[in-house]
Amino acid sequence: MPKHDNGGRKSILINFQNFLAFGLVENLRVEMLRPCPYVRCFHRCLATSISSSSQVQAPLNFLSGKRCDPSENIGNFDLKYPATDETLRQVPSSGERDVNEAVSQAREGFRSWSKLSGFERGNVLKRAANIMRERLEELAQTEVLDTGKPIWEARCDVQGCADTVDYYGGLAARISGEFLPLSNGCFSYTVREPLGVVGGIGAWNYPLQMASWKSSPALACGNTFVFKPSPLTPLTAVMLGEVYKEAGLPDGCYNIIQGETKTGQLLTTHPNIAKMSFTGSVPTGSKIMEACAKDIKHVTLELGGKSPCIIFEDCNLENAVTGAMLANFLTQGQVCSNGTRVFVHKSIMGPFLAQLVERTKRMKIGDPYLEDTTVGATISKQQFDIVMRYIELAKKEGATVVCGGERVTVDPHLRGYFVSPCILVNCEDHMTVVREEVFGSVMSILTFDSEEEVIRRANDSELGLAGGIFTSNLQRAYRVASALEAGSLYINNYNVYPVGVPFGGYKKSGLGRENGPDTLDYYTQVKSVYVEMGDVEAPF
Ligand SMILES: NC(=O)C1=CN([C@@H]2O[C@H](COP(=O)(O)OP(=O)(O)OC[C@H]3O[C@@H](n4cnc5c(N)ncnc54)[C@H](O)[C@@H]3O)[C@@H](O)[C@H]2O)C=CC1
Ligand SMILES: C[N+](C)(C)CCCC(=O)O
Repeated sequence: MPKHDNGGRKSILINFQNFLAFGLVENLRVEMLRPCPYVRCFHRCLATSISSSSQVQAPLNFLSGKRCDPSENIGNFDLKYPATDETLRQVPSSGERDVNEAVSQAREGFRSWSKLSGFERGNVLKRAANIMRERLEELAQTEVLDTGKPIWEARCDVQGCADTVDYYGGLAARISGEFLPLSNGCFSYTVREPLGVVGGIGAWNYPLQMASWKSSPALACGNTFVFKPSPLTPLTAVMLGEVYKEAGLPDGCYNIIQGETKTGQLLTTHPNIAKMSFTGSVPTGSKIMEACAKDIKHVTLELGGKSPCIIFEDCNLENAVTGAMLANFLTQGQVCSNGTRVFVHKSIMGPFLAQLVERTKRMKIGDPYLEDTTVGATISKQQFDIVMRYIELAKKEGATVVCGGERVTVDPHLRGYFVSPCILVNCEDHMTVVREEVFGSVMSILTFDSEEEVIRRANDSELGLAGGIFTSNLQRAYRVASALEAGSLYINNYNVYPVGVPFGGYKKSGLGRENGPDTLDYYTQVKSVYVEMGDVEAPF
């Protein structure tokens, strides 16, 4: 196994640049690690050793600061390594008794955790962030086993998660209220109080990110947390529980229950859950919001997207091509914010497409544990079938595949579902592939003539998660950014998530924001206290 110099950052950046240039950037380390049979064998051994490791075989619920199995098993689901499609183990689903127990532990934890000062809570989170950095490699390797994404991407994810936990650790001490002077010496003050027990439900594309983006602001604000990971990716959220425990988080403040839809429903409808924070598909988000409406629970929803990435004729072409690739091909295209509708100005379509296709074909599809792999495995056969159906439908509706869109066998031992990144041209706004979220590496290229036209077409969607604008004209960039109906926009880049920048959607893409300071508002409630300093006056 090539050693990742665990200071992390530099190595991650090198890998990130490597991804950006898809092989163009000279990367000595990667050169040295060109796949050879020995390295392949080594990486298979690595996957095998992780799969037999305690991370995989140990109990995957987390209650009272410890791993445990559910006390009653309402069914099992398979945990598979996406790259081999091999079943690593069966995981028992939690039912009512265990969901009740998790919520009750969290209620118990809330009594003391919510009474600590923000500074004290923040210290625990900051310690947790440091432990995450120390365990970056182990967390990243386990994330690969769960998701099938390339190892360098998993490292970037873990680094980002540690930053988020650190960031909310820092903000915790700043959670405060306001003082409002009123007439005759009276005054009012406000306090931001925690909500209580927060429930989280995650999807499978960024498992550790979802656990940490939801738990760290919740905990910073004094809430306690019960999380249900996606059944496809149960591993790293539990490791986060162990990190929190080691950092000094009291038992019961962070809990994990594993399961599928039924477990998610039990959590969502539990009467002692004050808020649900969900990441996943729009239909499921809508069901969760509906269930929460019954008890007037708070919700944060991070849902799907069908975002535009607009390439104007005055852009830096190379950056725009890189941006379009970043907007479509990270994590096998399974990213909610992806800019899958790539609008290219007619006048530069030729050179843009030539460069894009040439660089896309050079992407390295392969063993996720190899350092130079840029395309890993699709999460599941089910998701692979969905992606292939969209490509077939696109062809039937008149689009043309210029590259990719096929299942690739990278190694006879890797029997998972690897798909070559797909670029579609001759696309039109009405086509299914242009209207619906595919959640796979399928980029639809559309052309446009004018700024006004592209804004109208970009906004013609029920979704409004993200969007990108590539231009060297600053006024145009700001003008278009202000006209786009989306929550997370990028000018001259795409799919970057620096900690502190709020992330979330407009329209059906969701409610609330994660990763920024505003997130604290979504995990607290405001209490205002009026203080009378004189006599009480009344007409009776
Ligand atoms: N935009 C996004 O962020 C994501 C979109 N998707 C899309 O959704 C499709 C389905 O993938 P899934 O993983 O099944 O996504 P999903 O949105 O149905 O499930 C996400 C999570 O919600 C849980 N869940 C499902 N139904 C629930 C319910 N009624 N109440 C409470 N919890 C519930 C699941 O167990 C999982 O943990 C994918 O093919 C993909 O197109 C999937 C993941 C993320
Ligand atoms: C922040 N981001 C875009 C990397 C992940 C958000 C959740 C998702 O894609 O489902």
